[in-house]
Amino acid sequence: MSNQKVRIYELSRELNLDNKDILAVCDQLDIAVKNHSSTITESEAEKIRKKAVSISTSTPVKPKRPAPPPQSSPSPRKSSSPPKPMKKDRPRKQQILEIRKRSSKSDEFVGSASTSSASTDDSVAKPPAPKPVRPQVSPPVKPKSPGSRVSASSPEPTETRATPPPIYSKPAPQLLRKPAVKGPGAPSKSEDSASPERPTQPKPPVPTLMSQPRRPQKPAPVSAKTADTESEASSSGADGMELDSTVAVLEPKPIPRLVNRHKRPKSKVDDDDSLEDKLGKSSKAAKQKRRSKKTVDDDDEDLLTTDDGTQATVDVSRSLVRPPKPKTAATKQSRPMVTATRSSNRKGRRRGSRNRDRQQQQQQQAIEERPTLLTLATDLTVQELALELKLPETEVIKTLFIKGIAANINQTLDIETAEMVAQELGYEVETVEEESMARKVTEMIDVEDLENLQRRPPVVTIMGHVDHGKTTLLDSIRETKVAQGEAGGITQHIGAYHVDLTHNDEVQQVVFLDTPGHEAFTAMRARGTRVTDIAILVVAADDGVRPQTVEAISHARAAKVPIIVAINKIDKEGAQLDRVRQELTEYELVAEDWGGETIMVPVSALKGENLDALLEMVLLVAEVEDLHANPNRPAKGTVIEAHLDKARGPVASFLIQNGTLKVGDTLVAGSVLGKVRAMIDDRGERVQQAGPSFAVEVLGLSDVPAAGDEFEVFGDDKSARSVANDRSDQQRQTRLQQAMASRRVSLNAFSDQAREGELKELNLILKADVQGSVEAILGSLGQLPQDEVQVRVLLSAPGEISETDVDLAAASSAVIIGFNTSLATGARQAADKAGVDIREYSIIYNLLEDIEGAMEGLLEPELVEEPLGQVEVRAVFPAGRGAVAGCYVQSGKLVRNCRIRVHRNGEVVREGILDSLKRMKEDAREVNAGYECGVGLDGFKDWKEGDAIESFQLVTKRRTLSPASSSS
Ligand SMILES: Nc1nc2c(ncn2[C@@H]2O[C@H](COP(=O)(O)OP(=O)(O)OP(=O)(O)O)[C@@H](O)[C@H]2O)c(=O)[nH]1
Repeated sequence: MSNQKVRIYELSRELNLDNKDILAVCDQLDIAVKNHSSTITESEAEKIRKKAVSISTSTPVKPKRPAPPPQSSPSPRKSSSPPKPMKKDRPRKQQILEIRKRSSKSDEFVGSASTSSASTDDSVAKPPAPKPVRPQVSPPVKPKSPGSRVSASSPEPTETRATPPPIYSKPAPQLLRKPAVKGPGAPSKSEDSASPERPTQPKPPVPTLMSQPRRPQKPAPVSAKTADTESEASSSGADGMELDSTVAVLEPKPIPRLVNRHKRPKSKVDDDDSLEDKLGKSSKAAKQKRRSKKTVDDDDEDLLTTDDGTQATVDVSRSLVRPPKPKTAATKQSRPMVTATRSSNRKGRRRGSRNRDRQQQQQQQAIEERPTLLTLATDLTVQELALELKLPETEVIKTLFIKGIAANINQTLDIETAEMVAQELGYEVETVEEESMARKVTEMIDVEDLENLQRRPPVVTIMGHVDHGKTTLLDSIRETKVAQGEAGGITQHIGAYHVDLTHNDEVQQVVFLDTPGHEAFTAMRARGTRVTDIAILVVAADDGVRPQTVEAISHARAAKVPIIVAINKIDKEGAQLDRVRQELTEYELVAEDWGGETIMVPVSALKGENLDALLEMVLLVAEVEDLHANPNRPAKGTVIEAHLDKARGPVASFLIQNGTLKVGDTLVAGSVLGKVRAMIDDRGERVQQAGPSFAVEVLGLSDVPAAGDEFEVFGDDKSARSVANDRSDQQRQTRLQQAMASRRVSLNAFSDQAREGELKELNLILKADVQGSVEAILGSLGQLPQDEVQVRVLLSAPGEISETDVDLAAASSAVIIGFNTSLATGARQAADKAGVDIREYSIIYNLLEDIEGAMEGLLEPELVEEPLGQVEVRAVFPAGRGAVAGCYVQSGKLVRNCRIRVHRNGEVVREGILDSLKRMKEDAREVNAGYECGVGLDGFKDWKEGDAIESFQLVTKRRTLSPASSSS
């Protein structure tokens, strides 16, 4: 017996087991066999029988197997598992899983797994001639298989490799590839291990087959769903019943199909893929996912590429194994790098990592090279600003967005906005404009003027803290009473005044610019400095150096203008000259008599004391400054002030800094074209011409220019018009952009935040009589606390309130503020129609007060308790499941639905809403002091005699912006 040889297939038939099962047992028992045709000794067979019996009793599989058909081989289903599918401790059910896998891998096997497996079984049942197995999976033979699942599920099972039927589109590459690969002797790992017959197969070289798997590659990923459907169909069909039930007992999921297909261990990824396939993800999505999951699949790749060496297989299989991945920005960004990785594999990854390193280095370098000071000369786009700041554009866009401006990289930012962004990002900013303004006086003179230069009067600015006596000083000098006529007691416009002085028996002229001293007029004062030759700093002797004194010193210094200090109000009792001198030394202004170089003149503007000495000093300094201009040329200068006069139209005060302005001259001021119709000097007298350093009011302009604009006379109308048009277009563009940006912000970005309570805003459109007022108001608005409510000025300009302003206000829920200006025809009707609020003011304080009020109105009201009364519980009555407190209202009242707090022994035992209030058993709306009542509180029955009830109600209270007053 021991010498008797037994073939494996005989043994498997005897035991009613698969060949592979027997082979696996052999493996476990370390019996050397090659395939089912191998022979073993009887003793070895006996061992196998024993082992097989023990396995078969441990698994429900066997009973589930149908009786083999007459011609069926006991082992029709070949395991697709590797040669060692069953480890010693592996349960039998694992084996069955593999059978199931095999079934799904090759549809022939699915079909042949049970009833119609004749050909398959036959092929395996003839041990000496295993070759018939080969045609079974080979496409040309496949259709001939009568019970083939392929035939059953596909209307065109004989489809060639080049055009697989749709239902097969997914698994087709594998089905078609396998025979092709097997044939030429390039078997896949799976096939290799799955077919014990393989070593007996011839290996004819079929080079063309190498490319064949590529044919079905295209449709493969697309038809993931189809493949699944088909597989599902196969398992749900009659043929699949047995397998399904087997699987149901042993392993609930059909996932093994995928595992088997690729010979990969089951993983989470597979689960996802299976799901993905079911969802019918497109091949594009699958490809995308492939890119990002390359590393995970390295093993797969090895496995699959050794299969037939084609990428097609990889693609097909990967389309199955990609987990769904959300399309995030990060994914998009990393796409190029991932693509590179995909194409060049690990090298590419290394390159990608080098690129990242380089990028990091560049970023680091950029940070190191990042400037701390930014010089702005002109408007620039977001992109250009980012470049200047050496920051990503997104940083700039983000900063703008936070500030309420939605901008793209091509959006042009004006200097102010760019400055704001840069400062916000921690840069120091200097605008070239400031520099050039300070040098403007000299720039006014051209080279051609040099031969015709003549001495010109000095232009003097009086600066200083509010109420230190600037206007009074100028008033005294001019011997007029300007201060008395000012609206609200504040100087609101820059005025220019000529003063004739007799000095050394010679009449000399000095031009004074009357700049306001209120804090709100900082910007205007700065402009005054730009055109000035000498600054008189007024410091009240009884008040000393104050914030705006310091500011004025800074402005004068920035413009490199000599400072003469007028220590004013020396007539007052509290005047302390030395204290002022002392304080000024802190700002490097040391009086001459203290050994310094600063001229300081004690004066009394009110009493006119020592003014001559002051003026003498002005002339002295002017002499030193050596001020010259060429009066024999067309005029050039600066617009000091401009406004729209109802009767006279646009009126502008020009300071002529070079040349002579004459009536009839054609000029351009900013972007405004004009022909001088009339000129009026500061005394109200018409003049025909005005020379250097003179200030005149000019009529004949087509529009109101902006204060600070330069003006220039042109020889011919044509060139003047051309320059004006160009500038006008430029300005209109900028203004439009600003307006559009504002609208966008209001309508989109900020509204969301406002709605969410993160930020509230008060949109304003500001129109004022003159540019100076506009700037003053803007400056004051900027001072308002805006932590909770933000003031956004969508548009600010001098001029009338127009219908366009109303449109903008309506579109952006803005309030229109008019300051000393009027409404254009139709504006009022438009505002009424659109429900736009137009508010008009002539005094800045009133305006600010109203704005502040409006902002407070926008603040979330706070809920505060308003006490109602005090009640005592005198008795407790049970009522239903609860209790009613018999009370006496000691003070105030009880109101139904008011809030009550029950106090007992100094503690609050309950707080809630009074939901039942009765008086003499009748429902009462309220019960006043001195009356008894019954009180019920929902869910509270623990009343005690002697309880004190405090009644109150919550009321909303308007909050104010001031932190002190906001807490009630
Ligand atoms: N006693 C005394 N009072 C003065 C003198 N100069 C000005 N005042 C008073 O100081 C107050 C303020 O004077 P203004 O000339 O309006 O001061 P200002 O600096 O022009 O003020 P703003 O235009 O608001 O910036 C007025 O009541 C003046 O009468 C002075 O020399 N002596």
